[in-house]
Amino acid sequence: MAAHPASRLFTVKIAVIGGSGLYNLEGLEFVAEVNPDTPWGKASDAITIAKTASGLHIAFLARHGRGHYLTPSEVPARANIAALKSLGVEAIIAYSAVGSLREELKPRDFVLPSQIIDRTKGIRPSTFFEDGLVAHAMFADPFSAVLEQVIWEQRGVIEGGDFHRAKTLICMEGPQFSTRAESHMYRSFGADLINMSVLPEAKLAREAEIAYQMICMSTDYDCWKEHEVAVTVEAVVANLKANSNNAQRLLAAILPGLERVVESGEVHEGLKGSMRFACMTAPEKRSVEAVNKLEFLLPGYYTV
Ligand SMILES: CSC[C@H]1O[C@H](OP(=O)(O)O)[C@H](O)[C@@H]1O
Ligand SMILES: Nc1ncnc2[nH]cnc12
Repeated sequence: MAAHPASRLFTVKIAVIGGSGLYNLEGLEFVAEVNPDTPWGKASDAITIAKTASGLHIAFLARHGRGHYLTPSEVPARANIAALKSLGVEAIIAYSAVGSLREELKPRDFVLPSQIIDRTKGIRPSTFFEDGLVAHAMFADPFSAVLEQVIWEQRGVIEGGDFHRAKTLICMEGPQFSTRAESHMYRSFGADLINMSVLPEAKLAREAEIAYQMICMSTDYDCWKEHEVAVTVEAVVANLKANSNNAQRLLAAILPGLERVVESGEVHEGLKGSMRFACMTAPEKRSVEAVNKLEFLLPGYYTV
């Protein structure tokens, strides 16, 4: 079983996962870099630990690695979540560049999704529970309402774009963008936004009992608009550059609120202990290897 080497050095309760165009945290004091081994391998990149002016430690992980060398399908999401958990992380703020499927969600707007539709293709490992240990996490509300409210209260800091909440995000496999027919179909499903990253990240955070909220930064209108050019990486990158200043400003604004809900324990509501009771496997039928692996994530939950 892999140990928790980093957690002995630091306890970091808040983590930020940076997506496309967001590979570092700015304006915070660098403390250390850690790269823990987990039973699911190594994270996308080394995790930076930084300190705020008030002394709060924050972990930062670049989802695709710094330099963007992992496709959405290759992101080692289980190792990412397990590595953050091993540092003591209880709340994750995950940034993502997304396409907009609605006229009113303009490029450069920020959006807090409340729901997810899964259009990944089953090629991404999406659970910690397998090989002789079965558990079913609740996922009806995939994001943390507590984190969402903390972020929403700071919506005024965004410049040059609007802020929206309670939207549905569809997650596609990629790496190619959608066809026009698919884009129309996703709109007909009721989806408002599209990316390639929220799954399995959000599911794994739930299994790890970590509160999770994604902040979507709209970069394009995908390809559903007739007579308009379809999304290109060039267009996405141009808007990402504009979004990244807002992303850093928003993070600075939400840190005190994040600290408050983490320190008060509010962020754990409905999460802490939930996976203990989600397990279906009879104690005598649990695979020892699977139980040992899960000790890294949820110590003491499944040992007999
Ligand atoms: C660069 S366009 C497609 C790419 O951007 C998003 O990445 P992330 O969510 O990590 O910001 C999207 O999910 C795709 O992976
Ligand atoms: N149109 C789009 N489709 C999927 N992921 C995206 N990320 C940014 N724009 C996107």
